[in-house]
Amino acid sequence: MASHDEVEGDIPPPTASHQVPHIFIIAGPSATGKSTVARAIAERFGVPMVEGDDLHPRENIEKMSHGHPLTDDDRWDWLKTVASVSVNSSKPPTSPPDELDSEQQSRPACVTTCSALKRKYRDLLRSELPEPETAILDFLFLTASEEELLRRIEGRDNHFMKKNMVRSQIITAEVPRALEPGTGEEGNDGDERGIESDCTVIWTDNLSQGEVAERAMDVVRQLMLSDIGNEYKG
Ligand SMILES: Nc1ncnc2c1ncn2[C@@H]1O[C@H](COP(=O)(O)OP(=O)(O)OP(=O)(O)O)[C@@H](O)[C@H]1O
Ligand SMILES: O=C(O)[C@H](O)[C@@H](O)[C@H](O)[C@H](O)CO
Repeated sequence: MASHDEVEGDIPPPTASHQVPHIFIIAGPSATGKSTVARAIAERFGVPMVEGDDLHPRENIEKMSHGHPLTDDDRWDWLKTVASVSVNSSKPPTSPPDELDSEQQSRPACVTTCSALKRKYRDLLRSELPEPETAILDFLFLTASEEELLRRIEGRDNHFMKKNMVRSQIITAEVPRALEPGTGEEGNDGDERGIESDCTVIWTDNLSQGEVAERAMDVVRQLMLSDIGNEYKG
């Protein structure tokens, strides 16, 4: 993982010859498997991984450790940091999919874990990383039932997020209404508002870690190949 001291700071201005990075945000409530999936993608394609939890200010981690959900204000500057660190960490994949052409292979990319639970948080990331001049941005939003998240949290040690936070994570999460990858069809009946076509939703309850990772890698491969990601129509 890149050192954050090296990569925090302003997002570089676009230049004519510069390929904007492709940023893959692995989103969703706590314990849905974001880090597990992001690690698999980073290893498979040889792209940098940014762990959003490492960018939270200490007060946010302390708050969550004590069972207090974050507010919008707590998350706002953190989301901006997630955006800039992701862009500044991006590097061309060292193991790109074979099907990519040479220009696609040299496009910098980065896989970032970031809960991005509410639509307005995803909108903030979109406005921090406007397409097409600053980045190509795609979200893979992982989700699971409350019962399954409680089971997963119980099964892991040494994490600041405890069982008492699952309810608030589920209540806060606005699962995007998204397109089914590759079909252009609406794939789930999440959010009441418009489709977020730069989002792919994966329900993970009945999938093993390996199955979720395979599915996510397949989506990333298709998006790298499509070059422009899925267009966000607002
Ligand atoms: N599909 C799955 N089925 C069963 N267990 C899973 C699955 N995906 C992840 N897990 C397990 O659930 C726990 C949470 O996974 P992980 O840490 O990747 O989630 P996360 O979304 O990054 O969590 P957090 O945001 O709280 O850090 C881990 O113990 C992991 O091994
Ligand atoms: O927005 C939030 O409430 C937070 O980012 C959380 O989602 C956790 O940091 C993360 O999931 C670790 O458990």
